[in-house]
Amino acid sequence: MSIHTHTHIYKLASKLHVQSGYTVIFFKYLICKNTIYTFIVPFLISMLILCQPHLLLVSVEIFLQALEDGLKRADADPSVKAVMICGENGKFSAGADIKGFSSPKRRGIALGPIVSLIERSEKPVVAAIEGVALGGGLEVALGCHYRIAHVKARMGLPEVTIGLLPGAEGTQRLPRLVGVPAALDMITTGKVLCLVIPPKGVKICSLPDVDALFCNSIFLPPGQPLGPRRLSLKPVPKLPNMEAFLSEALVKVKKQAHGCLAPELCFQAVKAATEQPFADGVRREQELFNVLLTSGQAQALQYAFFAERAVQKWTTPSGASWKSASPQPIHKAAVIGLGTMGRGIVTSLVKAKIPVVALEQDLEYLNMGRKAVMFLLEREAMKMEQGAQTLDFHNPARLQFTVDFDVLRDVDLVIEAVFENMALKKEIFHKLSRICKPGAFLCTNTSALNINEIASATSRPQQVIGTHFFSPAHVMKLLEIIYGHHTSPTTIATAMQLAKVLKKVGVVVGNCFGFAGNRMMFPYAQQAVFLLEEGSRPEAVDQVIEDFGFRIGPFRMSDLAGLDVGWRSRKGQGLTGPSLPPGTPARQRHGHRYSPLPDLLCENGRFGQKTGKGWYQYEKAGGRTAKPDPWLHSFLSQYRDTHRIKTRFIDQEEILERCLFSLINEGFDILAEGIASGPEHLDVIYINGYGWPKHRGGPMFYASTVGLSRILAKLQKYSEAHPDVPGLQPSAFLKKLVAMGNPPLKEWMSYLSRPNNKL
Ligand SMILES: CC/C=C\C/C=C/C(=O)SCCNC(=O)CCNC(=O)[C@H](O)C(C)(C)COP(=O)(O)OP(=O)(O)OC[C@H]1O[C@@H](n2cnc3c(N)ncnc32)[C@H](O)[C@@H]1OP(=O)(O)O
Repeated sequence: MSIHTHTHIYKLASKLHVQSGYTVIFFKYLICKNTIYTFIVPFLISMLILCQPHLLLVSVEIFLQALEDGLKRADADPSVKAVMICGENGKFSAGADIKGFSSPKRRGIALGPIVSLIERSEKPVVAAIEGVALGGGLEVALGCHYRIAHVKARMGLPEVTIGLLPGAEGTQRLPRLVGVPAALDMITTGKVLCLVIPPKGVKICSLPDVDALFCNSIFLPPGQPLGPRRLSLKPVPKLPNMEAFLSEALVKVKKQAHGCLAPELCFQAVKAATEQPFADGVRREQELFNVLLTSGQAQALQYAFFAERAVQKWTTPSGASWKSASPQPIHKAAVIGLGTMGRGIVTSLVKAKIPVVALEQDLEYLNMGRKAVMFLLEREAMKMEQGAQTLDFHNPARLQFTVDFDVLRDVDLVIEAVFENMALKKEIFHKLSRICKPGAFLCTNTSALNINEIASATSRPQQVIGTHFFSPAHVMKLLEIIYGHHTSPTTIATAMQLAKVLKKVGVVVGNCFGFAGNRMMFPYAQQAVFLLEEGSRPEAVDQVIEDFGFRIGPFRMSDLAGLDVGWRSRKGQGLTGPSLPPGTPARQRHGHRYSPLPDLLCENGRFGQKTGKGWYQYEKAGGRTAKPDPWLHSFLSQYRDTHRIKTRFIDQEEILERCLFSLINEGFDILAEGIASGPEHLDVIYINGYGWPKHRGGPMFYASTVGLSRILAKLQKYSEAHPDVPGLQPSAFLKKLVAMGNPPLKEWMSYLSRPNNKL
């Protein structure tokens, strides 16, 4: 990241000044890279500029001062006829430095008055937008009298995604420009829009042509008054049914927010634009901005933004890292097994334009899988068409279905996605290692099984890696990437690159039962069932967890995923079923507390949604509307009587703490064992794979906000009450951190004595 000097800015500015009589102020803000988005911005105006995309620069204070000075100078200089604001090196602006919002020093800086100053300029000011114009960057453009944009420019007000609102008058100007429905949509969701197809009549020209366009007065007709170009002076376009529209919109915003404050406050700010004059609306915007800025939610969301980027920089305890390992290209991939996971994985690969071979064991399964994949792809193609994109999947060079392993000879990577059965997986990997070309990577989609054991069935364990997708695999963003003893750094780098290409968040973790995500999930799910044994109900537990912000509570989730999945795994582990030694106490395994409740439900044919009955009842098999089930309530009473469990009332606090603190507790053990390289990894896993509310920053961040001493004290209390539950016994690492005085999350890993325990 470099910062150009003022001299450089003015050297470039004066060069253009000499040539054409116009001043250019270079807009300095942030470095960023390219990504593609797919929507049309309604406020793009009559002309597009084509030029090479590059990077741009950071400097908030310098930028604001330079902008103010430059504007004043341009206004005072009679030889200057107009001002153009553009980004340096091909990017307009990614907005303010997000790190600055948590620094008290930065809080005094106000972009709003500068945007007003731009708008008040007596000389026409043009925003020339290339690359991205996001957040404060777009607000600057809204203050300009004209906006011109590169055909691939991406624009948005993503402040809501970091827990804020566009606080530089953006919530007041955007509705005046694009109308309330479009402005509300952009501001409350933070979606980034992109002009994919130039509208009819749009002229595409090169950057030097802009000068010519100015000179030819196409763009700035001489003597044209600027008043009508000043958005703050325009009324907000009226809707015939504004009140009804706004109340419906609020219901939608609240429903999608799951307890996150920012979308609703964004809504309130836009609503103020419809009810109050511009200046009053700006004051309201400021009030709401300050509420958000000081809310813990903004800090959590900003932490999550950087955590997602931090996990890209993976390391392993043996010293392998993203810095030294290069990914291999994947020109063609294969997926083995077209069950629920395999279908989603094939769909993901096709969407990422990676040619795929989809393999099943026999023609019957292949045809079923093909039909399901085609159905998913048709749906995805329809969604993409709305964004003017296409999805080519009818071409056999892009997607081929087969039962013949020999077809896998030339693929670069295989993802095996068959049942969670070690013997079956080993058999497949043995076969793959014989058939696939020597350089091919062999990935297993498993949620818990031992990667080393699977790799041992091959002659190339260095190319074997776990790729744990989350269901539905073409939707969920998380890809947990598990390295084994022998997995090479190149294999890890290739799996991480695959995640990126699939537009997923890859998180590298070590090998243990359940890896990081599911291992933390086990004590959480276990506590949920224990709470039922002790007196609670599925709907009460789910409600507490959903009120916390999870999309779905543990019992609704279990019904959705299918209770039979866990049942099969527990039978495999000898915890239930025919291999359970006779005389094993019903509620104890290996000396620890065990609940047979989920097994009993399965024995009663209650597998969840698929059978129409599980922890809840559904309207029919395959139904989705969960209703509390009186049968289950009386079954629970009988169960408690049979096992002489005294029913007691369990309050919301206990439900929340036992479920979440046991999950967090496991997280500390995972960190201590080096399975994950930092708390950020666990947080990114939980936000992207398990529906943890992002505005709470992930479980480990949440623990840091609750306070480690409180978590420890509560775990101690609960483990005293339930000494036979290991998941409640406080982790040694948690105890150590409390003893060290509760250091900030960033420092946690430095309290472990492994050599490379830093991110
Ligand atoms: C003083 C003004 C007061 C108030 C009004 C203004 C408010 C705002 O502007 S709030 C900020 C609004 N902007 C955003 O939310 C944009 C966030 N960034 C992105 O969406 C993306 O980074 C991108 C689309 C701009 C680029 O994506 P991509 O090409 O995939 O690159 P990365 O995401 O990996 O980012 C590269 C690198 O840049 C860092 N970064 C990006 N944006 C910001 C930012 N706004 N503040 C600080 N840092 C940013 C990002 O963390 C990466 O850093 P590392 O390489 O170190 O990981």
